Amino acid sequence: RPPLIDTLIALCRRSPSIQQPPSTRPPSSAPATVEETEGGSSAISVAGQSAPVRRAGVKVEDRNPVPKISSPEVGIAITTPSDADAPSPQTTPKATAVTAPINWSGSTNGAIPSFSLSPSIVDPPASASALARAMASSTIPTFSAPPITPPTMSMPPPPRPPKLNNLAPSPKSPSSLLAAPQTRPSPLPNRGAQYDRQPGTSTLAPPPTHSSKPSKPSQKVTLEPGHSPLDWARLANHPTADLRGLGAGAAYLRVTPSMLRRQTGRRGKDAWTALGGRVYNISPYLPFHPGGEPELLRAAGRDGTKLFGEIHPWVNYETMLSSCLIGLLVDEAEAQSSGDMEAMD
Ligand code: HEM
Repeated sequence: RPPLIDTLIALCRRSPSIQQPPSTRPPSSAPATVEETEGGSSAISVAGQSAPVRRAGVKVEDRNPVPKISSPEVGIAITTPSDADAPSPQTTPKATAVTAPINWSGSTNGAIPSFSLSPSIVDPPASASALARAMASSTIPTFSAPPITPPTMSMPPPPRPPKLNNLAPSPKSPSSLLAAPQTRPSPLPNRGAQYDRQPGTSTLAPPPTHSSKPSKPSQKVTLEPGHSPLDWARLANHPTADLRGLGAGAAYLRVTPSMLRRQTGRRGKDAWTALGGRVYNISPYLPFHPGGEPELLRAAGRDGTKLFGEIHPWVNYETMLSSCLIGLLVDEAEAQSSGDMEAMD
């Protein structure tokens, strides 16, 4: 039978085969061997001495003088202490058993696991082409970055600022925006030199406007006491006042231009004027006229419609002079015919 079978049989029989021999150091040059002992157990003998392999129990039949220990699973380590470190006179390598647990199933408990690489990875490619083939055939995922492309934007680019070159003066357009103004700059864009402040004037004065500076100076006069517009309104509406100068209950007259020309306000006669086809006696109103009596007498004895409209067309003369109405202004021919008709009646 093979020796290995015998060893297994000895293990099954649990025969006490490993015994500690007396501690006698072998010579330094003696090789350590593993030899079979009596009883079917194995022991390590160094230079004629045998050291039992604890927990091994494997009968090894090897006569090689060199210790043949190739696997850590066997649990045997060989140490070669130097002479200084070793208190013992032993100088030869000593084989000691390692108490590491041995699992005969093929793996060790608590040992560092071993890793094996696949041949495709272990064997390096010999050339660049072989490397490419290996990369192509390898199952290891390869990561390749996509080509970097500039981002494409759907929005249009922002508008560019205006170029200053367009504002630069050119021979064709000498009046450039960048050119200095030719005239003196004004503090306000719509103010000219005529509104510039004169020396000595106040800066707090209001700005000139059309309403505060009329084209003509005022011609109003200071009226005598009791001759205000309100006093005239009270006198004109008095029922017993005779403002026409014709007597109480006199009819309205047809006034011809010749008749009108004789009523000028002089030589004890009242002043008549025609306004809008009607003839008014303006003599009672003379001291109440804000523009003065001489101004009002400019229209006496004639048609004053045009003159009145040139000065104050906003004045309501019809209401103010209603109690001063003489009659209608008529032509000479019309007055003659109407007189003939009245004579016939
Ligand atoms: C047709 C001849 C007349 C002339 C030439 C004349 C002339 C004037 C003048 C120069 C002024 C001063 C204007 C100013 O400085 O603001 C004035 C004011 C006035 N006149 Fe006459 N006037 C005439 C007839 C009348 C009549 C017939 C009335 C009314 C019955 C009248 C009523 C007034 C009044 C109320 C004012 C004051 C106006 C105001 O305060 O704005 N005027 N007039």
